[in-house]
Formats: sequence, C-alpha cells, structure tokens
Amino acid sequence: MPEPKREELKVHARRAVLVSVVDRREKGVHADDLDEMRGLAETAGAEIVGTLLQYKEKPDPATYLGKGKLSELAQLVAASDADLVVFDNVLSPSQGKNVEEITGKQVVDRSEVILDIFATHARTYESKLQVELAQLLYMRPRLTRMWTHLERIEGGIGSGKGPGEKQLETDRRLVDTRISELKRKLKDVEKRRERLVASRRDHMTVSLVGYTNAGKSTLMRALTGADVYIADKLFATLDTRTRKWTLPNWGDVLLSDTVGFIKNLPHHLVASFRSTLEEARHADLLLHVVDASHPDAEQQIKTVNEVLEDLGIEAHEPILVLNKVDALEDRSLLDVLRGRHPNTVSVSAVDGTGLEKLTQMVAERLGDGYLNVKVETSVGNGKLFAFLSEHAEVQGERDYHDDRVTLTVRIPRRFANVLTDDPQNVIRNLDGTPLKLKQDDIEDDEDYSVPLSASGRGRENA
Ligand SMILES: Nc1nc2c(ncn2[C@@H]2O[C@H](COP(=O)(O)OP(=O)(O)OP(=O)(O)O)[C@@H](O)[C@H]2O)c(=O)[nH]1
Ligand SMILES: [Mg+2]
Repeated sequence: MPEPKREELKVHARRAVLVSVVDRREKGVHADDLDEMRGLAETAGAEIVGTLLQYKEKPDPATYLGKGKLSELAQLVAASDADLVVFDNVLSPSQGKNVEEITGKQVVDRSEVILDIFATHARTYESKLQVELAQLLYMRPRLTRMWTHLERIEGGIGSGKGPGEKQLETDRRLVDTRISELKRKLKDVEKRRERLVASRRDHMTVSLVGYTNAGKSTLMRALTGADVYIADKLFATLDTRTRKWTLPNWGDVLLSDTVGFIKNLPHHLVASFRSTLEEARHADLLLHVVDASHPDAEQQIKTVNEVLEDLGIEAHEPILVLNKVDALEDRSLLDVLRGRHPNTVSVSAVDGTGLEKLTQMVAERLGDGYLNVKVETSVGNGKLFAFLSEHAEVQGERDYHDDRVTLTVRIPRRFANVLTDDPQNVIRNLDGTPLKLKQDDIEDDEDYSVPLSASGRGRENA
C-alpha cells in the first residue's frame, strides 16, 4: 500500500479553527477543554488559527453548535482566513454537512483527525490495512459528502461529476467490496498473530497499555533497550513491538508496546485495531502507563480502563505505572493518584527513577506464575530434558542415584501438567514434601492426585 499522499489527508497543512462543544455539566473537569484537540490537530499537521468553545447541555441536533455560536463561528472562520473547521466532537453526517453550508468551509470531526494521524503513522502491512478499514467504515455513511475523496481512493470512479443516486449506489458497492476484502485480509493477519502469540507461551508476557503519549515506548526502550519510535506526538506507535526483558534474579519475559488509547476513540478504529491488541489480550500482566504530570491523568486512567473493558481485555489488576515523575512540579498530585489506585509505582522512563522498583514488582507478580520444584525422573527421559531446556530453568547440580536423576527446576506454572502427567517423574517441593498445586490450579481436588510420594513408584521400579 502506498504512503498516504499529503493531499489525501484532510487536516495536513490546513488553516484550522478548532471547535468544541463541552457538556455544561463537565465544565472544569478537564484542565483545558481544547488542549487535547490542539495536540491532535497539530500532530495531524494543521495550523491552528482560531478556537471556539461552547458549554452546552445538549448539542443542537441539526448543527451541533447553538445558533448564536454558529454565526460566531462563521465570523471567526472568515476573519482568520481558515479553510477548515475541526470539531472535537463526533458529528453525524448531516450535522457536518449543515455546518459546512453555513461556514462555507470543510468540516471534519475528531474521528477524521485521528484517522489522518493514523494514516500518516501507519507503517506495517497490518496497521495500513487497519487504517484503511477504519477510514472506509467511517466514510461509508458519508459518501454523499465525500464523493471526491472516494474517487481518489478507488482511483477514479465514474466520470468525476457529482454523484447521482445511481452513482452513489455503485460507490457504496465498491466500498463494501473493499471493506469485505480488507476484513478478510485482516482475519488472516489476526490468525497469524494468534499463532504467533500462542507460540510465545513458553515465556511470560507483559504488555504496556495506556493513554497516547503516556510514555509507553520510552519505558519500553528504558527497560529493554529496544530501538522503538518515541515522539512527543499523539499515536506515535501504531504497531505492536515485542522484546525480551530480563528481570534480574528472575529470568526473561516478553514485553510488548502497542497503540495508545484516547478518549472518544472512534469505535470502528478500536475494532480495526483488535489484532494489534492481541498481545495485550493474552498478557500475563498489564502495565498501565500513566503520564502522571498530565493535568488530566485521572480522566485518562478512566478512559484507558473503559477502552480495555470495551475490547474485552481483562485487566487483571494491572500495575499502574505513574510515569514522568521528573516532570511533576507538585508531588502531592502523585500522592492523590497513589491514594486512589492500588498497585502503583512512580517512575520516570527518562531519568530511570523507579524502574528498579517496577522491575521488582513485575517479578513479584509473575513469581506466582512459576513453580520451583524438584523433579526426579529416569536418566533416559530425553523428552523431559529437551522440554526443560526449552521451557524451564534448571538450577544447581543434578543429583544421580542409579538410573534416576533429581533436578531443581523453575518452570511456568502452566506447564506443571507436563511434569505431573509423565509417570516417570516424581515431583516434590524444594523441601522434599510432595507437590500439591495451588487450589486454583486444580479443577477437581478429588481427581487431582499428586503423582507419587517421596517413596514413590519411580524408586521402587528402579
Ligand atoms: N519528562 C518526561 N518525559 C517523558 C517520559 N517518558 C516519556 N516522555 C516523553 O513523552 C513523549 C511521549 O513518549 P512516548 O514514549 O512516545 O509515548 P507513548 O505512550 O509511546 O505514545 P504513543 O505511542 O503516541 O501512544 C515523548 O516526548 C517522551 O520523550 C518521562 O518519564 N519524563
Ligand atoms: Mg508509543
């Protein structure tokens, strides 16, 4: 797929007036109600030439803005010589069209700005497919307005004249065909990724999630040395990167960095990025990275939790990583966040503060996922040795007795059955007592018999 051409982007290099309608009841909730939109528009490459904010209980059904504000907007657009109006709200197709008629300028909404950014930042085959799908899903109900845009994407449909009903129908069919094609391709990618994620099951996995610009990629680099892209931009990362992370005195885990979240994320965008978030879905532990120096940190935490829930990602007690503490002027804000949330750790991915503590916390949390046991088996059990060398850590000396050998092993709990199912093995705790797996690992306590006692069968058979 080609890079998006600048002229295909709606926001890039345009003189934009930013508009936001904020629910009156939420006045004062955010530090600055246009701050995030400003960041989005700038990341998308707009020049901001004016802003307009309205506090209103309910948006106007026809024009989103109220009447008075609408004529104010028209004046502002004219006075600032803007050529684009950017709404920080999600507009219906007809609302967009009506505001366009009144201001005489093109209107885009928050979704389109985000789509523009995604289109510019998409690098891999997968993310390009995902972005195109999201764009088409967004565009489909708006075909009448976007006809010229569609023409560019499909390489010139029809004669270039305005769309009649018939033309629109043809366009819709073309879009639908492309949508099914993209979905099919993404299904394949998704399957491949599922297999990949499944193949990694011999390592524990940790995923970084969080609001866009929270510092996930910076943290990834600080922890693993991975050469990931970092930028003071929204949605710098669109693809998932996975790297080995060595926890001292513990072992290796796989750490994944992925796309950030944002409030009012267009729904089809979230849906399109499902496969990218596959790693997070299967992670043994989530690190929820927060920009603690951001005035809206609390809101952003809430948004991320909502998106995770929407995506069906079970965030089983994530560790809340309060990042950018170096940039925090008022440390008491940190105490507020710590007081409100369990499982927090304060770090700076830039100067390294707290990273050791974070690493310890992760090791502790994952520690529960491992078994430390003594495995007694026959010396000829090549299959087991091969398995252990791939999936477990064998510690200390091997202890030989006739044709039996005992090893001290650290192994992911999910492989415990590989050890216990093999009748050649005798599994004991480090202190020599018979192994009893934790209650929640046992489906039916009655059925689960600890294979052999210390004077077990293996010895007798020997
Ligand atoms: N002061 C300070 N800045 C940080 C810290 N961590 C990250 N940053 C800065 O925050 C900006 C965003 O960092 P990224 O690591 O790209 O953030 P991200 O969460 O990966 O963002 P997206 O990929 O866009 O979702 C960059 O300018 C970083 O240099 C930190 O601990 N302290
Ligand atoms: Mg990133």
